[in-house]
Amino acid sequence: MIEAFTAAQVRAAEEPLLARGAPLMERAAFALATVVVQDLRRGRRGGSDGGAPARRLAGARAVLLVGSGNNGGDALFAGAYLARRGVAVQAVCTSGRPHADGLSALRRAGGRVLDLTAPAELARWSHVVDTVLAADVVLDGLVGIGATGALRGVAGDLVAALADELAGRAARAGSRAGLPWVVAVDTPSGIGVDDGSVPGPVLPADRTVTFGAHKPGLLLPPATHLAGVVTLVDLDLDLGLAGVGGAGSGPIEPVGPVGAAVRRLERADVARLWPVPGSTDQKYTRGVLGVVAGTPTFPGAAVLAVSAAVRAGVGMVRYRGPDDVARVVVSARPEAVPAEGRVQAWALGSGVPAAEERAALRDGGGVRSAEAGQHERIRYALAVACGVLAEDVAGPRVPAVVDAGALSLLPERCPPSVVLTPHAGELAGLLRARGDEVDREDVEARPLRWARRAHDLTGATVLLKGSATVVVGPEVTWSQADGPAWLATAGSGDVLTGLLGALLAAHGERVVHEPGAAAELAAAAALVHGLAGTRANPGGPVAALDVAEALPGVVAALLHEGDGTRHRR
Ligand SMILES: NC(=O)C1=CN([C@@H]2O[C@H](COP(=O)(O)OP(=O)(O)OC[C@H]3O[C@@H](n4cnc5c(N)ncnc54)[C@H](O)[C@@H]3O)[C@@H](O)[C@H]2O)[C@@H](O)CC1
Ligand SMILES: Nc1ncnc2c1ncn2[C@@H]1O[C@H](COP(=O)(O)OP(=O)(O)O)[C@@H](O)[C@H]1O
Ligand SMILES: [K+]
Repeated sequence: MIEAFTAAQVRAAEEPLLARGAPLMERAAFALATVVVQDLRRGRRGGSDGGAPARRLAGARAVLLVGSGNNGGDALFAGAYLARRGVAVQAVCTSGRPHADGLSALRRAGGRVLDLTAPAELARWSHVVDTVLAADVVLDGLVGIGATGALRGVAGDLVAALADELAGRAARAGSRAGLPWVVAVDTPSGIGVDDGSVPGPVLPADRTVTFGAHKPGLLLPPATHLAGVVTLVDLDLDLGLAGVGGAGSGPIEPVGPVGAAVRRLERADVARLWPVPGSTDQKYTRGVLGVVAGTPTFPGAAVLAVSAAVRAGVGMVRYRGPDDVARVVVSARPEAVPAEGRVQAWALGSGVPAAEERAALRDGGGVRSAEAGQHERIRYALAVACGVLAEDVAGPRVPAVVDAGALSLLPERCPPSVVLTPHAGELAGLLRARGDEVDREDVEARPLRWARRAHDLTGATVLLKGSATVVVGPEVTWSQADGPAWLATAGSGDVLTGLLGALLAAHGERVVHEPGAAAELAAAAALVHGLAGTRANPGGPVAALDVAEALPGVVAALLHEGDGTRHRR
């Protein structure tokens, strides 16, 4: 698992070490330089993580982008190491007062320094851009955890010009192959370190070397897509202290007295969470999932959600819906049982129109009554899942995944065992229905903020879909970015619904009683969904049903890796 800590939390953890005189900057800069040396030796170029022949350091060119703070200090000290190894190092300073000791160290090592704030240099702006883009490696040390808002002043102008030129050249060449390898120092400069926003220009990094701890912005969309491969440098920070200094400062409140602000599951975590049957299990103990999905207009969504649940290894699926949809479902997945009965979780709403859309443009007869029937089933299941119906009437509370049209049928408040799975447009709609002025673009720009808002308003766990998936539950935030962009295809969300439903059914009781459990399982579902997207057709287009079909192989591989870990211990 990767854990990320806010700028304030990291500073709080650094404080006692700095007070004892620990040479944190020296360690950070040395580790940074070591990584850059390895990258240079492997001949890495922009956008490509390998393949080029090994090359010598002597003759390689590095450019440092240096701001006014310690982030620039890191870059300058790292540049001094590189210069001593024979690399031609050029610092481009965007402030008249870069880190003084770093500057002297670089100069002593033979590095050159260009003050971009000097009027003569400003006049040679395009020459500076060319120099930077002719380098083998660019170290972005403009701002780190001290950043506030969009990059300003000369730094902002420089990065805007570089990012434009880089994108233009890459587009013309069809790849970033001939362009420099960009290494962000601590964070790509200009991202929202704590919330993952991208408020202005940012130079996309091929690698980020981050110090002491991951930062939330390296995990959260949209900024996570600008960080490249993230390498963590251990500075022996005691992050158990981190909640203390973090409280109330910065845009993210820490999640309790101590603890990471944002987490990400890795492959190795899945074996721990996946429900593996034992010899005493039978289908009912493995979890029965009730699926209310699909209408005569959209029967495919029901097939996809049910297929995913079956392929994910659920004990049983009970399909609930109109007869003609049930026939389609059973012919596609004979394992599905089209009958009422007890369930340990619900998957609700895929392929069912929202309340306000229902039958608006359709015939007034069969379709309309089929949709009304689905809405009624969803309302009932939600009443059970949200505890609106007393247990002696409805049976014990069970978890639910709430997708698509079911989002419009949500009661006012839900427990966190109810997981909403909107995409950005659906989340905006849900928030507007509760009085917030927000549209899809707002959600895409600040996914964490709006997912958190939806969690606060509804009480439900919120899984916000997109190029990276953000999950917000009570005092926990997860961010997963495991799938290829090929997953952006109709029906792929329905597969996620069935997959997550299967996990919730298997862990039903725990999910109802442990407030953060649904969020962790939702993150696991997003991870497995992403891996299945790759496995369905590595590097090429995928169809949603193929993602469902890939699930057993992905799960088996993850469990096998988990076994390997256990045996090695
Ligand atoms: N605190 C520590 O002990 C350590 C810090 N380290 C480095 O120090 C960095 C933090 O250093 P600082 O606190 O000096 O802060 P930064 O270097 O991140 O940035 C602060 C400076 O940038 C300017 N600035 C802030 N936002 C800006 C914007 N939007 N546009 C343009 N300029 C902006 C500020 O005026 C300030 O001068 C870390 O990210 C890390 O790289 C490392 O050396 C490891 C140890
Ligand atoms: N650019 C992308 N990269 C990776 N995954 C994506 C991307 N865009 C969407 N996805 C994933 O694909 C799925 C799409 O779901 P959704 O929008 O609900 O589609 P549908 O309603 O057609 O099933 C989600 O799991 C989402 O996270
Ligand atoms: K930086």
